[in-house]
Amino acid sequence: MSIVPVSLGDRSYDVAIEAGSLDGAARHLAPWLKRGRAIIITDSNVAHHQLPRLEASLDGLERHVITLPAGESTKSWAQLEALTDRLLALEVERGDHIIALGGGVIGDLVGFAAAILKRGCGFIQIPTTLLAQVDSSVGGKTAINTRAGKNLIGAFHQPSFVLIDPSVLDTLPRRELGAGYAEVVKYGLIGDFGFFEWCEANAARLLAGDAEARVHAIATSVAAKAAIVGDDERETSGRRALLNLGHTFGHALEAETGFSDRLLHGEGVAAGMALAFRYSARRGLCASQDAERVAAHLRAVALPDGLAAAGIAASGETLVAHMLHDKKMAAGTLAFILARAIGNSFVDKSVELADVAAFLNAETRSS
Ligand SMILES: NC(=O)c1ccc[n+]([C@@H]2O[C@H](COP(=O)([O-])OP(=O)(O)OC[C@H]3O[C@@H](n4cnc5c(N)ncnc54)[C@H](O)[C@@H]3O)[C@@H](O)[C@H]2O)c1
Ligand SMILES: O=C(O)C(=O)C[C@@H](O)[C@H](O)[C@H](O)COP(=O)(O)O
Ligand SMILES: [Zn+2]
Repeated sequence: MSIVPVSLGDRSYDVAIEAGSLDGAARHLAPWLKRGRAIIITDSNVAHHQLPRLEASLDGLERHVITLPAGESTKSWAQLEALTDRLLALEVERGDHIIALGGGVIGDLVGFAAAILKRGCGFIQIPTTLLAQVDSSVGGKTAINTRAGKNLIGAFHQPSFVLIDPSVLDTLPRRELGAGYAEVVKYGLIGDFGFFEWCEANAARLLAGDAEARVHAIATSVAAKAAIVGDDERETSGRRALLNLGHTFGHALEAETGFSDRLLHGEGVAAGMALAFRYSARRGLCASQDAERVAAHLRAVALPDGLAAAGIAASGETLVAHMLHDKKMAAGTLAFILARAIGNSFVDKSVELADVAAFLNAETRSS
């Protein structure tokens, strides 16, 4: 089993990674299930494919399973209200730990419910998508979406433990695997050119389910995220904002598609990263060959490399209007994550939104 520590003082925790660990979950979770019961929140797909493994492992404990609808629309006020009502009815106490078994949707919603239930109870992440294993289960960003945009209501609330079993990815649909891969390659693009090269060479193996490639991608991603989060837990120094590469564009595309299955989060991030690199090249910050290399890799793994591939026909002005709700907005200026090269991203606070709109309009015209 490989263990990646997330070092945050009294909020520190471990991320444990091992194929098959879901079947031995009881042993790993025992320190947090002191009252002899497990409250598991999951979604309908995960309940079908992976919940039986967790339940079998917890045989002998009192178990309560709350199954929510699958999909992004579950990150909503309505589902949050229904979930917190159920948790209150189960008399969850502050010292209890509830279990999020699912992808980023379940993890973000359950984490937020845990943050506000009785002003905060504990929670454990058992991520079941590639995206959740490499990104959303680590770092304590929890949230729901609102009509105004993505993740606009939420809290920083760290889990107490993260248990990653790469074998659960065997039942994940290929499209979801690809969406999660976007957040994997993001770590290479942010600050690790060597890992980007590894991605170019091994993406096909990873997406085909190779066990060794999975563990390498997950452990490298989690270690990269843990280092950034340990340094800038609440995105105040600017370092954590790097994890938002592709997200200012991507969240606008997600908003434009109504947070629906038309464009998955990771697909929006992929298109957004290609746009961030091309915009960097347009501004003379990075070589256009780097932007083309990024786009070529995304196309090679069947991820969208821009607006047209993401199915977006909206004007630049419309997309920029979505960006005005971005949480990186400060005193009327929106920080963008741009790149000097592959593996060398940075936060740019000098971007003019009118220029971004013009760039996006040019992108649409040239596609
Ligand atoms: N908190 C963070 O730091 C962070 C980071 C990245 C993304 N996110 C958020 O995560 C969300 C996206 O997460 P996601 O891509 O995991 O989506 P998701 O949770 O909707 O899961 C994707 C789909 O896969 C199904 N599924 C999950 N595990 C499965 C399995 N093992 N086998 C079969 N089906 C399975 C789900 O039911 C769902 O239909 C977005 O809301 C995004 O904003 C948060
Ligand atoms: O952990 C972070 O920090 C990230 O930015 C990771 C992102 O992949 C993730 O999608 C996150 O939820 C986006 O955060 P937001 O602050 O832009 O809503
Ligand atoms: Zn993301």
